[in-house]
Amino acid sequence: MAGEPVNVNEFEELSRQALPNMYYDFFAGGAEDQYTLEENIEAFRRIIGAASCDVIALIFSEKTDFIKFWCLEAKFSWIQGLSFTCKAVRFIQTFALKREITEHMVRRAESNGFRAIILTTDTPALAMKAIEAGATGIIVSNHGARQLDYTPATISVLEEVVHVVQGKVPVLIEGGIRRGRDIFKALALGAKAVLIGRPVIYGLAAKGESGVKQVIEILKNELEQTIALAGCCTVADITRNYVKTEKERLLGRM
Ligand SMILES: Cc1cc2nc3c(=O)[nH]c(=O)nc-3n(C[C@H](O)[C@H](O)[C@H](O)COP(=O)(O)O)c2cc1C
Repeated sequence: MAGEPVNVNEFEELSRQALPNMYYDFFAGGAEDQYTLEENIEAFRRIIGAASCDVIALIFSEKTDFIKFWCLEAKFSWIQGLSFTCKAVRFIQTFALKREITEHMVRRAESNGFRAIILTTDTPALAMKAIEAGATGIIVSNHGARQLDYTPATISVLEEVVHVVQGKVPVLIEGGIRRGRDIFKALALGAKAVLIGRPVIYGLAAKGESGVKQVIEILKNELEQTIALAGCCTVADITRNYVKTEKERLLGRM
């Protein structure tokens, strides 16, 4: 790559050069054969546009404290090594289905200034149980493909989760988002927002704080470009009609 990195993949390459192998492998790698790790990214590629601003702004907007809780506090504090939210999130993930524990965590989170408890799952059935247990949001996640290999890509199960949740709480997604167009696809399939993990680490490893800012800026610009090329004006214009899933393409051939 000559000059400045212009997309997340180039940031990944820079971070690979910057980090000792063992650190790069830890951050970039996934479980076992890394099937799910690759699938998280590949599954986005198999969703295509059906025809022809600002989710990152949405995530970081002052207006959306609920999402900010996760993005700025849980995710970023995890990167910075602060412990409360990371521990809380792990705890919640383990005990999410016990209502009294979830309620305790909600109170604890609220007393620490957080507004919402969002649980992660990649199965529709668990999403419903999590809501019954007090979750105020769902993140479709397979923990960065670092746990059970050969589980489906998050984007492949997003729509099913959105369907069972029926708008009761917002559904977010993470895993494999590397391009603005991936964000567009996730929003079209019903996500309220997206979260990113490794791209931020790549930015940080390659160029420190400015690298993180650049990665977010790149994704925002790519999303805006996708929105414009798709013929939309804002995020609010993105609908299900704009994408075709692999299943729909296969059915269309029959
Ligand atoms: C180095 C590393 C460690 C992680 N540790 C955890 C963890 O302890 N618990 C968890 O739920 N997710 C963990 N994740 C997953 C992230 O929270 C997030 O779901 C994932 O990175 C999003 O996918 P992406 O990296 O493809 O954007 C980790 C991810 C990375 C890269």
